[in-house]
Amino acid sequence: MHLIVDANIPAADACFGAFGRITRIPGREITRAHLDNADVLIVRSVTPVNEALLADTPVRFVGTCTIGTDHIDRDYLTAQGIGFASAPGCNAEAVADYVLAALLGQAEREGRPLLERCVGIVGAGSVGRRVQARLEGLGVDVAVCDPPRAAREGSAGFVSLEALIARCDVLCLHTPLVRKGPYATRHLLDAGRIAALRPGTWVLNAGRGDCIDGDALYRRLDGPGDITALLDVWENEPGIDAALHARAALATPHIAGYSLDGKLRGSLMIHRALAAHQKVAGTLTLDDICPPAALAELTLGRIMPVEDALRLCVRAVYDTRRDHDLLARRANKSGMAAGFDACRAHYPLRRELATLTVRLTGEARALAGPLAAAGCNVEASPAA
Ligand SMILES: NC(=O)c1ccc[n+]([C@@H]2O[C@H](COP(=O)([O-])OP(=O)(O)OC[C@H]3O[C@@H](n4cnc5c(N)ncnc54)[C@H](O)[C@@H]3O)[C@@H](O)[C@H]2O)c1
Ligand SMILES: O=C(O)[C@H](O)[C@H](O)COP(=O)(O)O
Repeated sequence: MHLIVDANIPAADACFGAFGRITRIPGREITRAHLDNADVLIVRSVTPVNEALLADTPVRFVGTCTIGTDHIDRDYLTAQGIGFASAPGCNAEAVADYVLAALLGQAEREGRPLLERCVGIVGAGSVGRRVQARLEGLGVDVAVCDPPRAAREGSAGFVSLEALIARCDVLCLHTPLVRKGPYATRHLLDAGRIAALRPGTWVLNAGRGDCIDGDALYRRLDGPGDITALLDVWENEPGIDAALHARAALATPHIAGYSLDGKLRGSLMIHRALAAHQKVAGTLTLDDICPPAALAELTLGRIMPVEDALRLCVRAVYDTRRDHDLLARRANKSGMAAGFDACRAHYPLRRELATLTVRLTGEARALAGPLAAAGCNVEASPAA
């Protein structure tokens, strides 16, 4: 069996080597010609998989080691009887870490606690639910807009996007890119909704770039300049709009989900799906392919505001400014598109907050409840 595998997929040999011969190609460079004698195609989100790529090839299985599937023409795969699997939820923890790090960092920069702000979550699936739980655990006031869920589960606990915009100080977008239908998300934040944002609002997008009208966002940032943009995803990646990039307070190259743990979970989920497709046992576990974290634990022994304590813990594993600076440097050196992709191809090691054990001693034990609810792996020492 011959497998074409995106070069940016970690542990490809461990996860797919047992199935056959692997050829690794950068995802944006995979073409129809590479698939002439391929049986399996394993991608991430940057390879459009459709009739143009697959017609008259022997490919019988496509896997994407990502949550998002907007790059896949699933109707075409179904019509051709080509097996398909994605990796729902694989990097949701990493994105939740990114959001916490970004919001805690911005609150510190502005000198007003996150706890005093109302955060609106648009799209409360694997990612949005985690963000909601962590922020509520910290004590933040949260509002949620998810019309597909409201239609299924009843409207209690959900608000409209207009109500959320009117009420919230922070908007976090965690929607998939859906191009048509009653819940389409392309330019969900359009010019009208961007104009309606209250001065001082932060807009964070870690879903898909096309969910925001980038030109309209740029006009608001460049004109009144009274809102703040925290952007991980962009229209036209990797050649993103340099002017919007320059106006964003946080500008990262689509890496919110790029923890080692999240990427390996994605590879592993597709390993298991391919094994099921081949009717063999997929026996690998995350422990087989994921090394222990270098920073295994830290100890807090003094009481402090819970937001400060959480910022300490989150920063011990990840600081979003590192990735903001990395993109700025690489874009400056190699141009935006090449710099954007270079950051992603050579992404520095990052582990998830849950890999860190936070030991609480003495008076700091009072922080156990909120820190655990906000996503920390807490161990409180017994009272002396
Ligand atoms: N930046 C990154 O690195 C990164 C990482 C992971 C996922 N993502 C993106 O984030 C998206 C969400 O991930 P997920 O795992 O939570 O997906 P999910 O499918 O579990 O959840 C998506 C949620 O969005 C809701 N939704 C759909 N249409 C909506 C609309 N019009 N308005 C409001 N809500 C709507 C759905 O009902 C669902 O609850 C993915 O599809 C992917 O595109 C980005
Ligand atoms: O959909 C996803 O899972 C994320 O957007 C993921 O981080 C995409 O990773 P990429 O394909 O950009 O490597």
